[in-house]
Amino acid sequence: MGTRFKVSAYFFHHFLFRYLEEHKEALVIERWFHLQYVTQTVEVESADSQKAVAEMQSKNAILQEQLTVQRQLLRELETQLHESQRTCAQLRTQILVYEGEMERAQGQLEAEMQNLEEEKNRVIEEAFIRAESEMKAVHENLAGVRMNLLSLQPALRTLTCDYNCLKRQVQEFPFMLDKAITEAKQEICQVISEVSSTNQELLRKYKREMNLRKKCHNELVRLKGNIRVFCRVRPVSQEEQDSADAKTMLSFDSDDDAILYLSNKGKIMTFELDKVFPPHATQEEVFQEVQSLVTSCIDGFNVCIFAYGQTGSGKTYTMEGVADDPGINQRALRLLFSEVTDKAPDWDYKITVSMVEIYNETLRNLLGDTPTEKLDIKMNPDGSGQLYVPGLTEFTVQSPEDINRVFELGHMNRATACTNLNEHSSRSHALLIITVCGFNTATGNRTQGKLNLVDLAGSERIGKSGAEGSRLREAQCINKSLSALGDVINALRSKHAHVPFRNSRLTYLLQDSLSGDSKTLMMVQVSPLPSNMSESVCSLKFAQRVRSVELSSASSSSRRHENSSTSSSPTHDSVEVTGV
Ligand SMILES: Nc1ncnc2c1ncn2[C@@H]1O[C@H](COP(=O)(O)OP(=O)(O)OP(=O)(O)O)[C@@H](O)[C@H]1O
Repeated sequence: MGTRFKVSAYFFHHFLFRYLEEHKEALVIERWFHLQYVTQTVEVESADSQKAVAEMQSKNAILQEQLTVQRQLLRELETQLHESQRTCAQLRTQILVYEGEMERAQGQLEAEMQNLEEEKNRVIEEAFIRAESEMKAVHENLAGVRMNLLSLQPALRTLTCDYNCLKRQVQEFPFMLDKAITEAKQEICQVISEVSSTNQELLRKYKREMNLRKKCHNELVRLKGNIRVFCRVRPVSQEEQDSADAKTMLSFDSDDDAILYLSNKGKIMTFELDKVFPPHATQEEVFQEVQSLVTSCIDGFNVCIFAYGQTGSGKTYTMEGVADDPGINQRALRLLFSEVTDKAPDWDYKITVSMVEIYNETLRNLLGDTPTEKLDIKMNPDGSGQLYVPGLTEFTVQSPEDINRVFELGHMNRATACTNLNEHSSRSHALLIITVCGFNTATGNRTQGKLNLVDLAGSERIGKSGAEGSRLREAQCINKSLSALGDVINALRSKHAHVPFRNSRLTYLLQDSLSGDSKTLMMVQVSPLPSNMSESVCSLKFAQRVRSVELSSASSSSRRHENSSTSSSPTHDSVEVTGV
């Protein structure tokens, strides 16, 4: 814009200068001739002429003035002209510079355009190649799709065919269904009649198998012996560990879990039992070994499990256990529940529980309303020849919650009957009597088994330590009942005609669980401490004596099933009972 203005100004000055150049000579000459003429005229004329001359002169002066002004103007115009010419030259130079720049810019532009052209060609080429390969892929896909289409066509034809076929079948279905139902009904009737005859056959086989199982079991028991003796060594307690007496004198055979070694006065004594539980044996491990005995009472056997040993050797722990790790009593009841549940609905079972305590040869009913009341063992007046305990409370239990309630009541009653429960429980026998009565709904067979779980009083020889008064009487009663137990077992082992069951309340009450095909387990508890070593030796000797006993093999099991009784009392068995 500025350049264009400058160029216009340049052209204006240029043309003005040329005009003045061309016309200034004429103007000056004309003025000069005009003045010459006026001067000559003034010399000829008079007053008027003089006046005219004066006017002329003033006009001449004015013209002179104008001429001066014109000259001044001319000079200015010349100055401007020079200025314009200089400006013009500058502008020309500038134009040349601009032209140079324009040429350079044009060169750059052309190079840029060249680059762009090349880039464009390259991009077009690449796009073309890509498009070609994509096109190729699309063609290939298309070929694949065509192929698929070709292969699908027969499948489609088959499907259409199937569909039509199914459609026909659906139409025919109601008729076919009717026909099938009729046929199925006929088949079911036939199968039912076959099943019913098979059932008859199975029932016959089942009865035969049951008898065979009983026979096998009896034979097994005969071979193994009816009395089994286990030994459990309790662990050294925390307090004992800190004392000097902590060193244990007992050791175990790593190859034979029925052997216990006892180091006494420099001598190693070896005891062989049916099973020895080391101190680390758990309640569960102990129970696993006794559970087959427990379940056999479901089959109508009488079972007796004793915990025997000196005070503090772990009898109560093994039988009752602790709240979060129960012992045999609770585990046995729970197992019986699950077993009888498994046998339903063929078998209908009723499990009843009694708890008694024998203290100083007195029988107490631990589940009764008056626990201090003494119970007696009598001959049943019904003439069946069975013993019974008049007034003994029996609770029917149906769930683990019932068991807990029964145990709580038993504990409470035991505690109310004495001043020091711990001491009292050491000096009395606690019996949990579980009776399992079964009725087979298919065969009409009945069974009755009894499980007696006995936590015996402490077996230590208090009499020798010079006890007096009530302590002496307690010790005498305990000794009497424990030696009566030994005598009974001895008489049974020796197959004596007379077995002295009635020499103590304990043996009298457990008569039916100690004789005939009944099963007995003696769990001999042993303390690991050297200070208890002589008591441990006594207990283990007693255990070995008991182990060698064989009960009479009178085959009364079948008789027990047939002559089952619902009485809670002990029953006479094949072994003859004579008076005390
Ligand atoms: N196997 C064991 N594991 C852990 N602790 C045990 C075990 N056996 C016994 N104990 C503990 O040893 C102590 C004595 O056990 P327990 O009361 O069962 O002996 P006891 O023979 O029943 O005594 P008492 O004749 O006085 O009733 C208890 O504190 C008991 O918890």
